[in-house]
Amino acid sequence: METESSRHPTIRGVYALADTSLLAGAELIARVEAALRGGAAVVQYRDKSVDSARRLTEAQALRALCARHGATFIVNDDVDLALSVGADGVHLGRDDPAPALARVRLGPRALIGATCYDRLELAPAALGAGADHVAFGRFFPSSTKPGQIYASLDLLRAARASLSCPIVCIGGIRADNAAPLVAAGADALAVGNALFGPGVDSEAAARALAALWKR
Ligand SMILES: Cc1ncc(COP(=O)(O)OP(=O)(O)O)c(N)n1
Ligand SMILES: Cc1nc(C(=O)O)sc1CCOP(=O)(O)O
Ligand SMILES: [Mg+2]
Repeated sequence: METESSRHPTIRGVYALADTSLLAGAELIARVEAALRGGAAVVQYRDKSVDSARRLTEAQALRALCARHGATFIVNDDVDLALSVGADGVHLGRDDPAPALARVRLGPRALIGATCYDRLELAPAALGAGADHVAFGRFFPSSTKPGQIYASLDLLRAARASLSCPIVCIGGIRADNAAPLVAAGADALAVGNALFGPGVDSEAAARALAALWKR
C-alpha cells in the first residue's frame, strides 16, 4: 500500500488547474475531487487574490485531498504558501520568485515547474537554476488566461528532442484537441476550463483526457 512516506510525486498525465476564477467556494473541492476520480494526477492551486487566510485554507484542503488520492499537489506562484501547506511543489513564471530561490526554500525533493512560454531557450536556464520540469504554452486560445503568446507543435517536438525533464503543455487544452500534444511528447496537459468551466462534468472530462495516454 502506498503511504505518505513512500509516495513519489511526479508530473505526468492530466494536470488539473484548480483556478479559483473558475472554482468558487464549495465548488473548488467538489470539482477537483471529481477530476481526481476521473484520473487527474496533478493539481495546481491557482489563485490570484490577496486573501491570504482563504488561500491558506483552500491550499490545505487541496493538499489533503490530493494526498488521499495519491495525486501531486502544486501551488502556483507562492513559495511560502507551498511550504506552509507541505505542497509537493510550486509553479513559477517570469513574474514569480526565481526557481533557485524556490529550490533553496523547498528543498531537493520539491517539484519546481518553470514556464518557458514559446521559448525553448529558457528551459536550460530554468533547469540549471533549480527547476525540474518546464511548461510551454499557450497551445490554443484560452479564456482563463487570454492574450498569451502561442507555442507551436514544432516547438514542443524540439523541446522533446532536447529535454529529458517532464514537459507540461498549457492553454485552451481539451480532450478533443490534445492528441497531437501527447503524440509530440507532452508528459502532462495542464487544463483549466475544459475541466472546471461552467457545466463541465469534471470527472468525465478528466477521464477523457487521461485516455489520451492509453491509446
Ligand atoms: C503548468 C503551468 N504552466 C504555465 C503556467 C503559467 O505560469 P505564469 O506564466 O507564471 O502565469 P500565471 O499562471 O501565474 O498567471 C502555470 N500557472 N502552470
Ligand atoms: C495559467 C495559464 N497560463 C497559460 C500560458 O500560456 O502560459 S494559459 C493558462 C490558462 C490555462 O487554462 P485553460 O485550460 O482554461 O486555457
Ligand atoms: Mg505565475
